[in-house]
Amino acid sequence: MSGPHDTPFADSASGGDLAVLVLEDGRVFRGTTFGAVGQTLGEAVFSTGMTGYQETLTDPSYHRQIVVSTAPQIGNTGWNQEDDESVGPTGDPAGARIWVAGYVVRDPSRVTSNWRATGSLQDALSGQGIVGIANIDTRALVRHLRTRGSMRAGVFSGDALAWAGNGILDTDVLLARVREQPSMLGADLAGQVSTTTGYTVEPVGGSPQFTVAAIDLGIKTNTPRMFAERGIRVHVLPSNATLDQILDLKADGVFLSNGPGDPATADGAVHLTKEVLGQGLPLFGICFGNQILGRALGRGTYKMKFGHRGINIPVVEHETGRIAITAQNHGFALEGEAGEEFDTPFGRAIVSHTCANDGTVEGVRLLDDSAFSVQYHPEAAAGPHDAAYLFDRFTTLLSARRGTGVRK
Ligand SMILES: NC(=O)CC[C@H](N)C(=O)O
Repeated sequence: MSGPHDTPFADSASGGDLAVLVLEDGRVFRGTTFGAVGQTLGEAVFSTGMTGYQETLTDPSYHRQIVVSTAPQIGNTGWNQEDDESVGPTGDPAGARIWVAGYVVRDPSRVTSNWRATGSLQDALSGQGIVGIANIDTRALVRHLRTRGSMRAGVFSGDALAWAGNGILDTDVLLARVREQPSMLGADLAGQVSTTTGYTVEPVGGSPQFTVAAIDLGIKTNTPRMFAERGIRVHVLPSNATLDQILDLKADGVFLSNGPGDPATADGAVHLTKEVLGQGLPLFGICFGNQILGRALGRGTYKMKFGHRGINIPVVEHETGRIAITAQNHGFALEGEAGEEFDTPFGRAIVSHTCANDGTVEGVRLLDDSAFSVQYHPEAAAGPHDAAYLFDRFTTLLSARRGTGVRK
């Protein structure tokens, strides 16, 4: 099966070396190499962010995903030493890496122009072996993914291309490779991106007011920073952390991070969350952490058709009617309706936030406020329930509940 849908950009891109994007439904886009040359497989998803590609590419939540930027021109601010969202396995910022499986853009910037830049996007991608593709009609690709849904894909260039004897690209061979990879549905990935040893991030300026145990399911650099700015010491623990570890640290509260993969697979984290709630310890979660808290409260999750990925997604806080413009990247969601209240073993809970565009659940909490979470990345949200609001709310909760958690 060959793809009849090569884009108008293919000809104009013929100056560069050939790269092809193959989708699991057989559609093929021809473009040119971008970043590393070779083969990569992953789930094709699109992000509508006009800026912030470095934060996107380094976010561990994108592990095993090939990201398509809807913004046509990408790379003009290059690459810097400050905006990475991942850290090394022991929390070392020098160990930051790109987590996306591949990157798809239409028009890469030929020049880098930013006072913080220390290199180009192309060099960062090729230096880290990230295979990309440029000069394809990303509008057509995104419309296809919106219509058919996110799907498995592959980017191929150089020796990874397959040729029929007559010099024609053999897309059947490439398609077979695309279809051999596992689906994102059922993918258990948090353990692949999590710290294995644990590490501590000390608060800014002086002795800690509170101690938080942060479960690293794919944590971003910004999260411990947000806590540190509020006088909180953060112990970042591996995804398979136990309640005993949390209690031994005498943590005042628990944070559940963002992370890759299907939340339906995260039974270990859900079990731990139930134990934490049973102890009465304050809990705050974002993204994957919201899905984990929701599951611990008895809700199911499902795979969305094409997900929410971007930095301008409007979220309504049900109880106040206030809307924040949020940064998100999720392909799964919790089941529920805006403002729906329900009973749980830990008290009554509510679907606190939903997306103003499509009604997707974007936040849950226990009505007594001892545990709450949002589906978005609060540090990049603008408006009334932004980072300051959520992290300050958690700090207030820690202060109000200090010492109320049952300890050994
Ligand atoms: N940003 C996240 O934490 C993503 C959560 C989950 N992997 C999803 O795709 O829905």
